[in-house]
Amino acid sequence: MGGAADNASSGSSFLFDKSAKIFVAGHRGLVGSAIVRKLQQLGFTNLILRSHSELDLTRQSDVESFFANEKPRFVILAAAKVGGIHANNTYPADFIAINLQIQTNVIDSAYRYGVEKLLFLGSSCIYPKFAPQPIPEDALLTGPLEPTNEWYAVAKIAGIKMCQAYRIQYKWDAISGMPTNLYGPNDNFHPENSHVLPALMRRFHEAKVKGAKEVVVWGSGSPLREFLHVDDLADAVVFLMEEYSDLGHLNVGSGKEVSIKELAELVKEVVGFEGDLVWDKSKPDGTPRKLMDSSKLAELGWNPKISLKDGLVDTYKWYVQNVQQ
Ligand SMILES: NC(=O)C1=CN([C@@H]2O[C@H](COP(=O)(O)OP(=O)(O)OC[C@H]3O[C@@H](n4cnc5c(N)ncnc54)[C@H](OP(=O)(O)O)[C@@H]3O)[C@@H](O)[C@H]2O)C=CC1
Ligand SMILES: C[C@H]1O[C@H](OP(=O)(O)OP(=O)(O)OC[C@H]2O[C@@H](n3cnc4c(=O)[nH]c(N)nc43)[C@H](O)[C@@H]2O)[C@@H](O)[C@@H](O)C1=O
Repeated sequence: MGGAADNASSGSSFLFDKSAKIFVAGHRGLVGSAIVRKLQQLGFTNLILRSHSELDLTRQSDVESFFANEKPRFVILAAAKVGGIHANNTYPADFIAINLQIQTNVIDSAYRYGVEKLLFLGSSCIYPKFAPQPIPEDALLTGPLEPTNEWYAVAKIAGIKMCQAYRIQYKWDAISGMPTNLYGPNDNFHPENSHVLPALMRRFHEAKVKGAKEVVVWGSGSPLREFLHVDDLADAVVFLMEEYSDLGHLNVGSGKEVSIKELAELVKEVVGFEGDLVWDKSKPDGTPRKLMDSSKLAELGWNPKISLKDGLVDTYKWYVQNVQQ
């Protein structure tokens, strides 16, 4: 045991050795499954995958034993307690405790058992509620957080800081990417605990099937959100593993924002629901706007490819084939 101190910024290639052992934590989720698809397309043959029931990442000694036995060369950390505005607001203890436990165990064991490079995923909700728009990376910790997700955001900020601290103290190659709101195959379509896009897709689909006249949508419809297809995010993750090795976290967004009302109309059109929208203003709007400034990533050479309309069509096709009863 002794860490991977000599590997920070060593310049060794992620893409070169397709037999390198890569632990994708959270491989059954929206993000983890997209990363696995991408790595398999690229020809990687030695992915180390554990479901939650096989390895509970909140259990420190189990995580240590896993790293001691497997000794992966690379780690992509896409396991987390994740949910939409209602789940974040209702289960604050779970969102702060589980996320702190998972990321602390994985980051520390990865360093101790010689992992060469680790990528941590945060979220655009790390930024202050009233951050300047588009939000640059240096807006972090400049103002109060959005109350509906501050517990999750505090855990994610701790994850960024932990990667930075290990880089500074141990010269270890830990990097952080901050994705905007994501969607795509293997999303969580739970009626209450999911994010807005899968929630509306399911609600419109069920209303279409039942011939309902109305669908309820939460809040005022005025908040603005930026959406990125998860296959674009997986592409960016591989790009960062290959190209980026530095202290600062990097935003990963599409650069395009829509209001929740516009999103609801678009999902309605893609699903083919012909009734009306009813706005439930008793539900929280959350942060009014969170468009990230992803120009640093663009300057490094990465840009998204999938438009929101194409991504919605693709996701609805997946939903109909895989989820709906
Ligand atoms: N979805 C989004 O819009 C965004 C996501 N992100 C970030 O991307 C990452 C992945 O999110 P996403 O894919 O959406 O989330 P999902 O909920 O789809 O997937 C999370 C994964 O983590 C696993 N997991 C959760 N708890 C544990 C645990 N205790 N031990 C082992 N595995 C566990 C889950 O396993 P199981 O299913 O078996 O429980 C699941 O595979 C997170 O860090 C999230 O913050 C960032 C911005 C936006
Ligand atoms: C990615 C990011 O996502 C979360 O933040 P959020 O962007 O506020 O998440 P959301 O997708 O749940 O909501 C977006 C907007 O949409 C509205 N809205 C309408 N109707 C439904 C609806 O049916 N479900 C949901 N969930 N929202 C709805 C809702 O009221 C809100 O105005 C963080 O908690 C955190 O998880 C995080 O990191």
